[in-house]
Amino acid sequence: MSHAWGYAADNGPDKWADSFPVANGARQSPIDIIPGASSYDAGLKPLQLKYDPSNCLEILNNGHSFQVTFADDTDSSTLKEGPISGIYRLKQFHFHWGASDDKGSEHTVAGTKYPAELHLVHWNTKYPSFGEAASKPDGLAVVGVFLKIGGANASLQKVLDTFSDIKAKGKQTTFAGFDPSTLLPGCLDYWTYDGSLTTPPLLESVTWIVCKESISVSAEQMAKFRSLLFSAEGEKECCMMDNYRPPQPLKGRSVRASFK
Ligand SMILES: NS(=O)(=O)c1cccc(F)c1F
Ligand SMILES: [Zn+2]
Repeated sequence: MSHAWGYAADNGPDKWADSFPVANGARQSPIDIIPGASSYDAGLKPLQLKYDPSNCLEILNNGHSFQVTFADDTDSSTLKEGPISGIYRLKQFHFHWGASDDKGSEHTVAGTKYPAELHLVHWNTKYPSFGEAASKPDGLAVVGVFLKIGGANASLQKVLDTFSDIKAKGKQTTFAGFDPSTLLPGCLDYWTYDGSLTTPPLLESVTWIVCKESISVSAEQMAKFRSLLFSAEGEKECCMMDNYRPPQPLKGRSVRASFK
């Protein structure tokens, strides 16, 4: 790929292997989760998610999605237990979504696509930094939450209200005091499997933790997601949508369930 990766026909998921050959690796993400083929593991612990809103710093349009970034210099916003060992620190959260409400999630459930998917990205503190952790097979843990069309989501609206400040690629603004636990479903039952980043460099360093229960989003809120731009100021405007990678081959991996 002579130019930066993206989601268009000439630089999208089908082209990523040209520059990132791991795209055809043994533990790529996302996957289609087939509940009947997952195995209940009684050894899986409940997720322990503890977030400090004071760690929330800013929101950025990075040209692929928008992300909310957290201070990760202490263990004040962490993921513990679940399928992982040790302490993982929250680094950022972001979303993937579609051009219409019938697609947009990266993981699918028995082929069902959701209109969007939230990713809360954490890194293993046995390593000195996010960057170091991202290159290790147990370096990252991402909690995935599906968004389903229903009532408006008041917590999500706080994020959407910043969009006028970050419409174009490269724009960022202060976003303080947000508690990401308000974006979690009430029930934290999950599926888990070994996978990768779903965007280049597609590093195979992610323990995926995908929640069974979705959170709500209204159709009007989904339209707001699609008002962001892939393009920078001064460039031809290109609306940010369909920024999802489709499911990848399971290649013999098992998917475990924390619930019966
Ligand atoms: N879509 S994703 O959660 O796999 C992801 C994307 C970019 C950087 C990450 F650290 C990451 F985890
Ligand atoms: Zn993601």
